[in-house]
Amino acid sequence: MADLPETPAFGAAFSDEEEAARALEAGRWLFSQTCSFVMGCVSLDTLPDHDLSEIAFAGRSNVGKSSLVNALTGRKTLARTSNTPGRTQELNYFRLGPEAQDPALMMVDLPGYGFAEAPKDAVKRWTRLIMAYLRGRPALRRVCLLIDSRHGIKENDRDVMRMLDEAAVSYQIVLTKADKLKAAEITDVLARVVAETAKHVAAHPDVIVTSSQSGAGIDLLRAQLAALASP
Ligand SMILES: Nc1nc2c(ncn2[C@@H]2O[C@H](COP(=O)(O)OP(=O)(O)OP(=O)(O)O)[C@@H](O)[C@H]2O)c(=O)[nH]1
Ligand SMILES: [Mg+2]
Repeated sequence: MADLPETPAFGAAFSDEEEAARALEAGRWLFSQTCSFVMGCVSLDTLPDHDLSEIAFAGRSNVGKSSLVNALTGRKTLARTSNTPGRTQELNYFRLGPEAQDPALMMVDLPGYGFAEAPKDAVKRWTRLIMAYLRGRPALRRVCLLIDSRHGIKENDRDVMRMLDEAAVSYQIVLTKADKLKAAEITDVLARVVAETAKHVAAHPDVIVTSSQSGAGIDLLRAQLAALASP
């Protein structure tokens, strides 16, 4: 992945090289701290009470949400991953940061939307839950909306983007599985996704290209998310 194109985030997110270096260091530091599973939630009334910022990882089933949580935290089995779409079936909370000390973040690994190899009723139930959570969670500071770089933005992703625009919930597009594409294909999908994202009011202008497998883009995403940590 050495020839991954530089994502626009690098230029736009930081005003100069010094600021970029500081942000990257802060991201590496925070994501090297303790990260522990807090709880899995199957309904809105069981979401945890806390005073940290929440970052949610949303996207179609199998796009690589749980793998991204593992890559960010440098842990292989923190969040359970699988080849079978529909692996994650609860809102899984992970607390990142030093114990009883700031800065810290709550990361929420969501079930996927779209096709899943699970009973229809279960898929319907968790899809309703994800949408209600995304629309109405005050602690939610940023949604990382994951898009498989081989497929680009699909119609059900657009539905979620429109819903987040209407609810004024800040979200950032993260392209996943970049290791599966050639550099020219990544440049192409990135251009299309950036152009479409620019039309959405609640979308962060920077689109980050990642691979949980090769580690591409992971440090950059760490830097951006660490900036949202509480306090
Ligand atoms: N090549 C490659 N495979 C990946 C990458 N990220 C995830 N995968 C694979 O994609 C599959 C799905 O990954 P998960 O992380 O379980 O995806 P998910 O979005 O959490 O899936 P659900 O919980 O079922 O919605 C697994 O087989 C992963 O190994 C990546 O960056 N590169
Ligand atoms: Mg998952």
